[in-house]
Amino acid sequence: MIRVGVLGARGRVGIEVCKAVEAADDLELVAAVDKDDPIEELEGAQVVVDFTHPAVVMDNLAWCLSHGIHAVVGTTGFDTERLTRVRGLIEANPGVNVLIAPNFGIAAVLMMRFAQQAARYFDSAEIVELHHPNKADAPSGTARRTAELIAEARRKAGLGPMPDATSAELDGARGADVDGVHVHAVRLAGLIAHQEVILGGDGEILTIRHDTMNRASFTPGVLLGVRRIAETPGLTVGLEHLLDL
Ligand SMILES: NC(=O)C1=CN([C@@H]2O[C@H](COP(=O)(O)OP(=O)(O)OC[C@H]3O[C@@H](n4cnc5c(N)ncnc54)[C@H](OP(=O)(O)O)[C@@H]3O)[C@@H](O)[C@H]2O)C=CC1
Ligand SMILES: O=C(O)C1=N[C@H](C(=O)O)C[C@H](O)C1
Repeated sequence: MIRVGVLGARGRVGIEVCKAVEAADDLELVAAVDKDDPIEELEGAQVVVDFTHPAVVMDNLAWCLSHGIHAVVGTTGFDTERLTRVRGLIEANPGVNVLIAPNFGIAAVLMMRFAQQAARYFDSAEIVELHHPNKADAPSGTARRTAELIAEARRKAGLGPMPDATSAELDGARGADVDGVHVHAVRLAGLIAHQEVILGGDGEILTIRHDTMNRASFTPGVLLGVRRIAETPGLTVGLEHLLDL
């Protein structure tokens, strides 16, 4: 049995993670911690799953690693500077591992992979991410990561900047620029989490779309991370590294 603690346990995703851990024969839910609960409740855990908020996740990670607990992190907000700090925390606490995945949905991981594969064949690529209006951050972690993967694939293929003669008359009209890829964020009642990657070339458009239909869809990926983190040294960014893709 792996002893699992959940941070953000009463949140939209945390509730589903707790249910999935409780339903698994090889996992034991030893602590379900939310805001204002003492973090020390996690002390008996071997692995902590974090679905909290970008503003608190770094402190949570520092606490887990300094207590010798592996971390599986779904919370967003990890830019290069934060990832460098996480690597520093791991070096300071050898033997403790961290998985950070911007999206634990298998279809979302595939969507990112397909966008990365397609990017080199098109002049243009833009991302539209669409989420529920209570989402804390924009752009989404998934959109940011997809943009980075597209940008990297374009660089490797020797592609230059995308064609764009527009000068925006209002700030934000062209979305956010992530590594040269424009990302547009929609926040709309009724949505959960969705993304379109639109790739354009000579006389052809390819649209790759992913839709999250419920938050239980994240839990198989989270449980995979929980089961594998002890044998996955250091920092791993992205669930694709644990899948046979
Ligand atoms: N990687 C992935 O696959 C996915 C990632 N996410 C990300 O996960 C994060 C959470 O999303 P979601 O579940 O929708 O958000 P919610 O706001 O529904 O849940 C977050 C929970 O964490 C609680 N919380 C806040 N601070 C702390 C703290 N210091 N310790 C413990 N709990 C705390 C919140 O309490 P309170 O409400 O009182 O502040 C809330 O109950 C976001 O960053 C989101 O982008 C979401 C879906 C999938
Ligand atoms: O906040 C959400 O809801 C989600 N957050 C993650 C992100 O920012 O990419 C994953 C998914 O999009 C749902």
